[in-house]
Amino acid sequence: MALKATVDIASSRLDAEAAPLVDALVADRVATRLAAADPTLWGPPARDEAGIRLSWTTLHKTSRPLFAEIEALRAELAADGVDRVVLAGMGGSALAPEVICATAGAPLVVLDTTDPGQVADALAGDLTRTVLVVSSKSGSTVETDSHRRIFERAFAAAGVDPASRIVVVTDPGSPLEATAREAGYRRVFLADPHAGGRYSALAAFGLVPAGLAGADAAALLDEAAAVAGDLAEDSPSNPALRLAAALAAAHAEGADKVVFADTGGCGAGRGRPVLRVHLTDRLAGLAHLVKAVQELS
Ligand SMILES: O=P(O)(O)OC[C@H]1O[C@H](O)[C@H](O)[C@@H](O)[C@@H]1O
Repeated sequence: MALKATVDIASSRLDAEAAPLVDALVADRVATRLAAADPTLWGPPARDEAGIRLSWTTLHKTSRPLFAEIEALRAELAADGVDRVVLAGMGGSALAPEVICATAGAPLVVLDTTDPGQVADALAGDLTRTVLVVSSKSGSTVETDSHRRIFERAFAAAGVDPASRIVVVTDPGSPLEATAREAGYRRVFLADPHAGGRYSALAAFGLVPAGLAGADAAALLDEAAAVAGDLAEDSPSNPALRLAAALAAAHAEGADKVVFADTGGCGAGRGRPVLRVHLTDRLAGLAHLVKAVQELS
């Protein structure tokens, strides 16, 4: 699949303000250094932390072996009549699979909540057909642990062995891993601890729940791999650098919100727009429009 990502900055003023920032990013070789997980990119004070945070830049390669495991588990669960997936995860441990599944039209019940009504709704589904994915990088998030415990009880009350219906995604050595091993939960997926939680979309945190729910996680990695080369180039046309510069320029002007809008339609011949980013500031409302267009050819 040939896939090309481009970023057009619709506001000529913002485009002009972003241009020198793009040039600086190119001169500093930010793209190649980031792709190479260079921990010195943000200077000495950030070096140690950056050294344990940048695995996300290669997840499109390193996550590949997960597919066979996810598919095998999905088939196993299907053979047991289990086809309803509930995800217990807060924030960064739920947002990516939620978006992936919504985009793919794969059914996933997400518990990223403290609302008892939402928990009750999730519990009201057919538990005999349900698997609960408990997803927590730290393995110590109290909301997620509460969801796990309430589902354990509900499974048992429904005559279902809880251990056979709970799958865990967490970092190695977390308290959740210990709990899962002790309880004999069906499967424990250990994520790469060097990918930050908010950068874990293409790690086990994103791919396991999405894949179990039936989203084509392999296609997602294929798409990421297809654009990885372009994103790693120290070039003024690198869409990641252009988007970063546009965001930074708008921020310097006072923009404090980014709104992603799927506007549909077609802006560039064969292509289809996948993303429009509205940069807004508190006073002026919509200030700038950045249009990212993905062209399939
Ligand atoms: O994955 P966990 O360790 O359970 O953390 C889940 C989430 O907890 C909080 O909401 C943090 O603000 C998020 O950044 C984090 O993604």
